[in-house]
Amino acid sequence: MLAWPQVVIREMETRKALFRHDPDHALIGSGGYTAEDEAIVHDAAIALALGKNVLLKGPTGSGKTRLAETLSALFGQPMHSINCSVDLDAEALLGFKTIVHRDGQAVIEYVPGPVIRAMEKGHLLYIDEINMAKPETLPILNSVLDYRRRLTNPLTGEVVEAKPTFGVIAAINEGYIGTVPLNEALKNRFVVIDVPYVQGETLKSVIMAQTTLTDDALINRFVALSADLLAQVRNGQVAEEVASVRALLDACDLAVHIPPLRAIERSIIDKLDDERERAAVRNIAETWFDE
Ligand SMILES: Nc1ncnc2c1ncn2[C@@H]1O[C@H](COP(=O)(O)OP(=O)(O)OP(=O)(O)O)[C@@H](O)[C@H]1O
Repeated sequence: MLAWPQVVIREMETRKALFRHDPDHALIGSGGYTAEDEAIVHDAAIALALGKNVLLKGPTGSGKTRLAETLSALFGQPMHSINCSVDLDAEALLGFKTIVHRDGQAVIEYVPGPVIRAMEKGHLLYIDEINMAKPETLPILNSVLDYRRRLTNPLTGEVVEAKPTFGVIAAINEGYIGTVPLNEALKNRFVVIDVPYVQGETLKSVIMAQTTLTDDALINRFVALSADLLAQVRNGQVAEEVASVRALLDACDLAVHIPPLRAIERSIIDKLDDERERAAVRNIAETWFDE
């Protein structure tokens, strides 16, 4: 177990005390990320404690969201999330104005969005799939992410300064085979943490913790299957989501109730369009399972 530097211990204690009675207490993550390399959690926590933005880079279903939840849990700090792959506009980031009725009067009220709430309260902000953000959204994020930690809210005209504990964790689906690269100016504002698919004993412990599968021999075969699939991904033979831990966990859960090969068909193979890839995965699965 890597020891936490003093600065991290201090930040963890301070933030835990600060947010203990926060109304957004429910937004504190539940943890649960299991690392193959302890330095992943360690270095990400140090970067956050030092006030740096953290970029989690890894393929789909590699545990990036879980890791962000774990960092939120470690600091006892509420986390607001936004996903850039959905139709994200300025309103989804900054909030909106609405009409409310108070004392018989219609008044316009501003409802702050996740970016503003996280900045004003000194919470964490999780920006998922930041590489999918629309070009017009990026300038809003740029000013939040650089040393100024402030933005002029176009909805209220106010300058919003982030509290010192405000922290940003972003994630990009950059996997073993190229996906949409992140704009260089944006990437430059982050400390990058690679989050690969876990394998071997680590994967086994994730399966045991998160699925209902308990048959040890079967779990070992799923772990072996995952290693073979990852080798195929790295060779460029199949799409990278084939080795996704998320899909494997689904297959393990199904395999408690239906034959493993059918579970693999439903969780992994049926998501693929290319017949050659489907056949490749099926062949590998058949070397580990016979029904
Ligand atoms: N190392 C890990 N430790 C704990 N859980 C993991 C790990 N890797 C994957 N998982 C599990 O796999 C599933 C997918 O993880 P998660 O949603 O965090 O992935 P992600 O990288 O954020 O995916 P995406 O890029 O598609 O959003 C979750 O159920 C998560 O608990």
